[in-house]
Amino acid sequence: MPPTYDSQLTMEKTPSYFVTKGVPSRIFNMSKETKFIVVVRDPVTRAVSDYTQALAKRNDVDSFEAMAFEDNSTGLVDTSWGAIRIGVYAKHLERWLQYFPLSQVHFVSGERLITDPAGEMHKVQDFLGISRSITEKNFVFNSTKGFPCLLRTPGGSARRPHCLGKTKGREHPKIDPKHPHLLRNIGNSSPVDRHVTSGYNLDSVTSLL
Ligand SMILES: Nc1ncnc2c1ncn2[C@@H]1O[C@H](COP(=O)(O)OS(=O)(=O)O)[C@@H](OP(=O)(O)O)[C@H]1O
Repeated sequence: MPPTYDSQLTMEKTPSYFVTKGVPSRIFNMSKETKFIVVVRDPVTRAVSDYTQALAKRNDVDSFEAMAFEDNSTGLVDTSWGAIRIGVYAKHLERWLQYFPLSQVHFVSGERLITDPAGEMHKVQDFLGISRSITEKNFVFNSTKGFPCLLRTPGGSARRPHCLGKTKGREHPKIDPKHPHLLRNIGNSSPVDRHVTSGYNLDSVTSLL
């Protein structure tokens, strides 16, 4: 981590931290005050998204159903498959809560980050205790891509908005509609997961723990 003045915040982004054993204790030993921002998404959609990414890299990938189910007829889900294991958020969160209070963890809804990026960023800035300098003015919706893009200097020079690259926002393969339904069983292991999969009101995750 770079040296930081008292008036500064150092931020670091490593998605795999949230799901990697041993990381909470290492970060705790570095700084007990660290705050965590976790972007979550409907775990079924994120599994399909991971699978889409694998398809883009290799052409010898089994079908989604073959990877996701231990037994396709009963719908028994293979939670050891990385694409699914990562989305069992409560299991990972439990490890973090052995070291850090939930008040140091903020969940961002990946869905709302797309439909209301400024609203989600307001909450992130409040969580970090910094002024709301990122607002509605920082976002423009790119209707071709179907996602918001970031304007670093709103109202400033004619700089183009920054959109995420071509590999983000990929079209997902069609999965048999009955499978996502069955897959939602992966999210039934705890109140947090149930909450995440149904309704997606992460604001009150706290009240469920
Ligand atoms: N603003 C904006 N622009 C483009 N894409 C956006 C945006 N906000 C969120 N998303 C969603 O981000 C998903 C990819 O993010 P990941 O963190 O999974 O990417 S990656 O694993 O590093 O490739 C990607 O998932 P897929 O749709 O499955 O590709 C997008 O749905």
